[in-house]
Amino acid sequence: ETTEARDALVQFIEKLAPQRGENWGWNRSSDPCKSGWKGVTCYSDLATIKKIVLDELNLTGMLDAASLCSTKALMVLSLNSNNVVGTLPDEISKCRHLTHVYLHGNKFSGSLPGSLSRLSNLKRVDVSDNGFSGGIPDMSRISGLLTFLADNNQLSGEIPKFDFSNLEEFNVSNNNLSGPVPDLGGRFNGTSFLGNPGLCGKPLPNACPPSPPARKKGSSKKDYFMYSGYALIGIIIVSLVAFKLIKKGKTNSKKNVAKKGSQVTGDKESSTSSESKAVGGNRSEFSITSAESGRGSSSLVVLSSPMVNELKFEDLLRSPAELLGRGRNGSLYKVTLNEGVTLAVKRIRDWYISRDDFKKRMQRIDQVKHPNVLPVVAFYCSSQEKLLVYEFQENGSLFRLLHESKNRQSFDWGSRLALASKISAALAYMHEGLQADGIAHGNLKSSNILLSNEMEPLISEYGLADADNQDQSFLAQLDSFQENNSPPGGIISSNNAFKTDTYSFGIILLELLTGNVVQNNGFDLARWVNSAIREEWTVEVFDKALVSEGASEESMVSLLQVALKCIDISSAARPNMREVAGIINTIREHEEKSISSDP
Ligand SMILES: Nc1ncnc2c1ncn2[C@@H]1O[C@H](COP(=O)(O)OP(=O)(O)OP(=O)(O)O)[C@@H](O)[C@H]1O
Repeated sequence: ETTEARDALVQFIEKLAPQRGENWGWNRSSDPCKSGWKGVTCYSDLATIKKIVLDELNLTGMLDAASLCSTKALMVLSLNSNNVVGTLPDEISKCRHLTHVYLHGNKFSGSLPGSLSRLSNLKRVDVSDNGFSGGIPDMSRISGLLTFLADNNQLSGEIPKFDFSNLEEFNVSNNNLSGPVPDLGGRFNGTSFLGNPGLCGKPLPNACPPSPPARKKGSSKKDYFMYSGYALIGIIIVSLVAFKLIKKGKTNSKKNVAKKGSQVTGDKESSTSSESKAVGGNRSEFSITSAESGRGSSSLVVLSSPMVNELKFEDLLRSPAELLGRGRNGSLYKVTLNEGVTLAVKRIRDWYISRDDFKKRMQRIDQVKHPNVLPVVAFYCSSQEKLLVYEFQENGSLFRLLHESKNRQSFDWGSRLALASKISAALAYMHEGLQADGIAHGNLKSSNILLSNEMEPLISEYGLADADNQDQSFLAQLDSFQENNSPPGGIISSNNAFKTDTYSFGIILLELLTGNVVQNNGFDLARWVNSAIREEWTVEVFDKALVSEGASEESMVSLLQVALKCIDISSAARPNMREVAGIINTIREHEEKSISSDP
């Protein structure tokens, strides 16, 4: 590279990675190709830069495209999974030879530059998981484009023309796009478009509204009289109904006054419990808003727990509570009872399930007990909200252990494999026990895997996400979407919910293997792992802590293969949890044997 190009590249890295270390190499006195600048690959002449790959390096700066493009022959720019901010500048089009642009998982904002359409050599573009807004540029003239991934942004407007017959990958899901999905020539299914409330038409389930018919000329006077007639009839009907209602209301209110008087004196239990809620000094933060709240003590169903034998609804209300989080399923409170017992109380709102069905569901789940599944201690159900009481686990969750704990190193390969094995066996057991009832976990993730006092894994919140619940996860939506589009005689609904659990379990395996945090239902992690494998960088995906500990690469690769089977985009192709548990157990046994046979 020329001296000017080298200076410009140093400027580029200073803006992109202000906190980079000395060992990155990028300085004016060294050669990018011969001195091994971090992330730089050159052509075989060792004179010009071919690729710049700076993935996962916590880059926090901005992309200075003008400086970058001083290296004229650059083909690959990859900045995946960093924290790059600012825009993707228009000057990117000066890198005329770019074939691959990977900017996935950053904090880019602003619109995608129209100049992208001038990069005629582009093959793969991934700008997913950013904050890009505005429209998608027209890239239909780029004949060799194979990948366009822009999911999880805030892009708006209509989807422009693409040469769909040529594209291998296309995803614009989870944006604010609107209008009809263009003709795909049967190439992509709805998963590429889900999560755009304004999009319509095939392959999405919602058809586009018919375009308004052209107004007929000459009939306006006739229309006017016709509509005025309708309006007049409408007004007369509304007035008649209103008159009747007012008359009825007067009689009813007289009756109600009489009824209320008798209730205040008659229903003593109800008035005491609401009073205790109002004046209790140290009461919990959750407020029981349902009409049935007065009947609290009778509505709290205590299941089996020696810890809270005599637990009453009022005890929960009076005890101090700390809000620990608001998740997809509801809020979670840590409640400390008088006796010093701590409970975790999950409060779920807007779950449209009858009281009887909810009760039956909770009792069924309670019957299928497994030592690695956290049992529900008690539950309460009103028409507006549900409370689930669990024992509080002081050791936190797998999520915390993996991503927030200071001594992550101690969570070694053996422990991770053992955890994977126990969780898969527990899930398989629950699935089999609840298969006939169609009750899957529904919201499996590392924050719902808790750790007991003995550091044993406990699956929490089993069965709290119902397939019919309105607020379904994107993943469940995706699976039920596949189901609705599957051929007749395909997967049945409840089976699909179990396969959604398999997917979520696969993501937990990826978390254990890579040590990476999961976002967006794990789709980004899954995609990153898949692309690393495609590019034959498999070893790169493993958690550095595992690699430096000397964990067996063979075992890690075997577990990775299980994970990949679990996260197959087609729910039908995923194994069931019994099969998964069997394979993981074999990997574990194999590992244990090879350790014991080591000299
Ligand atoms: N029984 C429990 N004991 C200790 N910590 C718990 C318990 N249940 C949940 N937690 C932790 O409390 C925090 C908040 O829980 P919450 O269920 O609201 O979060 P979430 O799992 O992200 O949400 P959701 O399950 O609704 O999607 C999480 O970190 C979770 O691991």
